Amino acid sequence: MIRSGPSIPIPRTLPLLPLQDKVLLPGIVTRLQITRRDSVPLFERILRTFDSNELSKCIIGVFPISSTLSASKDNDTVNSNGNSKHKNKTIKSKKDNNSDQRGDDPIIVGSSVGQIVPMRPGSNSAPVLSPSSFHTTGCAARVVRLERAVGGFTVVLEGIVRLRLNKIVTQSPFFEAEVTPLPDKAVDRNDRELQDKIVALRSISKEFVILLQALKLPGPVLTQLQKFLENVGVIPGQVVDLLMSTIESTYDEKLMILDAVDLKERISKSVELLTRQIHILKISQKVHDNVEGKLNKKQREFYLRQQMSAIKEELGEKDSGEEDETTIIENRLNAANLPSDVQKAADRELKRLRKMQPASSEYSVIRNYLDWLGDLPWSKSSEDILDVEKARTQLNGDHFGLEKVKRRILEYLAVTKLQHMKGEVKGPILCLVGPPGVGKTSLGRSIATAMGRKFHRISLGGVWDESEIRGHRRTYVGALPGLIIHGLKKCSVNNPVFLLDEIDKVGSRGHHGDPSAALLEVLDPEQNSTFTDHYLNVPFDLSKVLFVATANSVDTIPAPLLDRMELITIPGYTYGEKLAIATNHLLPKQIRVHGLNQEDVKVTEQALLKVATGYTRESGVRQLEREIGALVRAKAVEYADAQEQKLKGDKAPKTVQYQPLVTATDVEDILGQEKYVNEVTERAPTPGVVTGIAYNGVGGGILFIEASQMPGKGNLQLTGSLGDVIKESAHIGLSWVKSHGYEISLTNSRTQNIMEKVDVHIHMPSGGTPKDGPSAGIAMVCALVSMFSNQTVPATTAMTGEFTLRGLVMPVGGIKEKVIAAHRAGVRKIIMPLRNQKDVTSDVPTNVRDDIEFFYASTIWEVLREAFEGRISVRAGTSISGGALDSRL
Ligand SMILES: Nc1ncnc2c1ncn2[C@@H]1O[C@H](COP(=O)(O)OP(=O)(O)OP(=O)(O)O)[C@@H](O)[C@H]1O
Repeated sequence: MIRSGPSIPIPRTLPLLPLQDKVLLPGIVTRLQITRRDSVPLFERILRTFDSNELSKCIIGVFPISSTLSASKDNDTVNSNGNSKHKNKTIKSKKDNNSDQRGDDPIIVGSSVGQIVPMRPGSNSAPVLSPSSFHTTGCAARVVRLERAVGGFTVVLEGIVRLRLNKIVTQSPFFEAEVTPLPDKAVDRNDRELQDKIVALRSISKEFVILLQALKLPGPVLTQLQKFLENVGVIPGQVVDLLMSTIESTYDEKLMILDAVDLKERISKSVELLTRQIHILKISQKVHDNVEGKLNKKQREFYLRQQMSAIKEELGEKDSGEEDETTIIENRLNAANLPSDVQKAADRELKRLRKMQPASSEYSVIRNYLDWLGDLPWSKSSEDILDVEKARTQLNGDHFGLEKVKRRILEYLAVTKLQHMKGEVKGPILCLVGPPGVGKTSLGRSIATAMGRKFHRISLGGVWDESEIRGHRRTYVGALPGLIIHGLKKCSVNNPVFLLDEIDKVGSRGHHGDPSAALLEVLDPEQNSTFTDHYLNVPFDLSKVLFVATANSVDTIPAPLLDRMELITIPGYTYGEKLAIATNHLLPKQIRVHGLNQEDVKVTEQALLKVATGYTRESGVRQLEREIGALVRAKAVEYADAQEQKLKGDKAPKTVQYQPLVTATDVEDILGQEKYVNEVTERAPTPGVVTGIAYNGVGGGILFIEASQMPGKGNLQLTGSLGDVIKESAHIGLSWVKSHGYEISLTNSRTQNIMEKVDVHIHMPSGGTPKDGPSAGIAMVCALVSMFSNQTVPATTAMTGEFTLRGLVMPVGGIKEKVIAAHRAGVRKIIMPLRNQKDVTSDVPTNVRDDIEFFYASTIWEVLREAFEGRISVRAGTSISGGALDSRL
């Protein structure tokens, strides 16, 4: 607390309170703890004499004891204990038991100046005081508050005026002395020297306060101090006393200020001490700034860089070698020639980036985003080769057959050429559907080559997440664009050929959105000019991209997606086609990849056909390619052996010469025994067994329907991994046979139940393969009739067609694949619904058509007649819908 000293009358004789290591100056309020025996009686007396409200009238003399005594205290301690290592302990005991005053700093009652003070017998380590122990200058103090405390008192004193100690008058129970007050003289305004000193003091004290402000002292304290300092011209003495009590100084320096009764001398000394204090404060401020500066080094660096680039820009001195990151990004964005709305988004993000610290995570998120914007081919296209003749040569060179597909691609090319002339291009979406290994993927690649475009394959099999197509929003950690934008970045042109492989395997309705729904936008020529990836959040024009999708089956492609694509079906290959592909493409390719020359391996046509029929059972040519690969490898080993022998010359043992030709007999030596036999031609006709034709997504094939009866009670048992629809076909078939048993001479009366004493079991071999669909309906009926009548259907006669309870034959799908598969299996006659006739004439290759006899039926009666070749007799008077029949079916 700071108070200006009032002019209070000071008695001539005052009780003394000795202070060690501490000085009380006029105007200063301090709090002390009194525990010393010499001083405690003084405050006992004060407490007895004064009421608490009269306490302020009590004046005492506070006199320091000299610093030498303070030093002697240590000597005393050493002397008394004879061992310096106990020093701390001794001081502590002094504090605990004998310290007379303890203020903010501990104050110890001391002894006279310049002498070794003996320890008082019976007392602790505190030195004994004598009259000469007291410093001659002290300070009169008013007792502001006095309270009893453990072992003594707590007292608050306010310094009033300097005192000179004239004579000690009493020593016990406390010291009393005659004193003379030494008040500050009024300031002589004419005293130039004094005025100069006051000016110096004013300016230095101002500087001091400014530094204190920087140290963030509590606001009220600073204001009080500032107000007080304004009076420096009127009461310079008090200002000096106050400043000196606030700064760091030694005990001797404090005594020096106390002794400086003369104003000029006091001001001079205080200016000196203040200057030193300001210096110290400045150094500590600098240290503080340094530490803080290091903490914010990155921040400062950023701002300095910003300033630097601003200055350079102003001076027009920006050179590319010193470009900062944001400028590089900006240049890339400018070079990318962004559409205007994308440019706006990029500018906005770039502006945000410039305000950010490079170390922040948000900075790298935005930088990555801008990198993506800069890397995408917004307006970069490759030159299209729109030469139809050249493209035709390319397509024919790459693939055998596939005439329809090639024609469609050439049409597309021609249309694109015309659109180019008019300046509007809209890419259609082609979808190649067919079994594995028929060349869908390689066809996509050929399209790209034929058009001179870049090719990128996106595998959609197992894509369950919408964000895989469309990307993640930037709010996600580690967000990235989806497969479409990734592909565009990789191709770095906006008109590549994208092959969306296995579009039928794309998952729908996963936990994270529907990827097929995301594909809808991509594949719609009307919408894809504004395709918006979640990550980019700006539209990208996909209309120049040529999308080619591939699928094994259209059944699992969602209807809206299917609707957007132009389907081109690639059926499985016949053996004839396989032979051509093997001769013209697969064999030359395998010879090439095995490091041989074309003339080094010659495979006869019979050998290739044997490989195709005996070692593969597929719609495509992938397995055939592998088997041809195995043939070529074996020849490569023979060839290498022969080459080695040639090098060794006469020294090598004579072996057979290398023979490039591979014949049908060699095939078995190289590839081992044939894996597949022709099931149909090898199979003898059996009652109850009928050949059906199946088709699933991965190709067609024949399948047998076996029916057998056993004693029982009319139950039907079905086995062979049958689905619900195919099971229903069996039930419908059995019901028809039961209801028409008499007409087809299976029973002797209309009322006889053919199943009365028997159970029937229908089985479809390859029990591991799930089967479903209605197309086995007519085959089921034939199998049952064959079983009950004991008549056979030739194994080379196959059939497909849905059957109704009324005996009608309904059309089925997949005719082309089924016919080709049946042809491959050796089937010679096919019975099928009449309404499927058009599929045969339009889709089935002529060479297959020529090989097979087709029979088209609209009722089951026609089917039975053709299947059993007239060996089923119909009772007279039977009404047969669908046409008149003779008595034998
Ligand atoms: N008509 C053809 N002419 C020449 N080579 C063909 C023909 N059909 C297929 N191939 C060859 O067969 C191999 C397999 O073809 P590809 O990988 O394109 O089959 P895919 O139909 O895409 O099969 P998947 O549906 O399993 O992806 C390739 O080496 C390809 O060149």
